[in-house]
Amino acid sequence: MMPFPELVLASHNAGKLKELQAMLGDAVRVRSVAEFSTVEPEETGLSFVENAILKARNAARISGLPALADDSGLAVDALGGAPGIYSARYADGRGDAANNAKLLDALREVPDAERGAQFVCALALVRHADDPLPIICEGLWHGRILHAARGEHGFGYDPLFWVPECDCSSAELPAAQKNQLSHRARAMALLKQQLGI
Ligand SMILES: O=c1nc[nH]c2c1ncn2[C@H]1C[C@H](O)[C@@H](COP(=O)(O)OP(=O)(O)OP(=O)(O)O)O1
Ligand SMILES: [Mg+2]
Repeated sequence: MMPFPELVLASHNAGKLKELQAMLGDAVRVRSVAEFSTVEPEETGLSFVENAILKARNAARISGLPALADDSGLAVDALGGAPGIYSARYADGRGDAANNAKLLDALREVPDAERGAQFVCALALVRHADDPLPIICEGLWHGRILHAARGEHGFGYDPLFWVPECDCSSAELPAAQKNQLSHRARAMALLKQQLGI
C-alpha cells in the first residue's frame, strides 16, 4: 500500500518527468513541482544523493506534499567520472546538444575499449520538508560512449550512450524498454519495493 495518496515530482526536466510518471503508473497521484514554482533550487551538493535530497526537500517545502526527486547524470571512466553531478551543467547551461558535443570532443582520442561509462540515478523521497529519514535508492546503467549520436528517443546523453545488452544506443530504445533497463528504472524498482507498491 502506498503510504500517501499524492506526491510532487521535484524535477523541471520534461524527459525525466515522463519516465518517472510512466514508472509510477497509477500507484500514486503525481503533481509537478512546476505547479508550485518555476524557480529551480541550486544543486550545491557534492553527490547525486545530496542533490536529490536537497531538491526533494525544496519541493516538499513549497508544495506541502511528500516529494520525490531524481538527481542523475553520466559518469565517464576515461574522464575520472566526469561530468557526474555536473552533467546538466557540463557545457555551462547551453543544453543537451552542447553537452553532447563537449563530451564527444573530450573523448575524441579515446579508443573504444576505454569509452566505458555509467548512467547514475539517485532518487530521494521525503514525507515532508524536514523529514529526518528520506528514502534513498540508487541505480546504475553500464554502457559505452559512442563516437557520434544515434537515435531520436529519450533525452540528454541518450544518443551517445551505447547499451551493450541491446546492441543499440539508449536513444534507439523505445521508451517502454528504456524504462525497464535504465539507471532510473533500477532505482525506481528499489523505491517501489521499499514502499510496498
Ligand atoms: O536517462 C537519461 N538519459 C540521458 N541523459 C540523462 C538521463 N538521466 C540523466 N541524464 C542527464 C541529463 C542531464 O544532463 C543530467 C541530469 O541532471 P539533473 O540535475 O539530475 O536534472 P535536470 O537539471 O535536467 O532536472 P532537475 O534537476 O530539475 O530534475 O543527466
Ligand atoms: Mg538539475
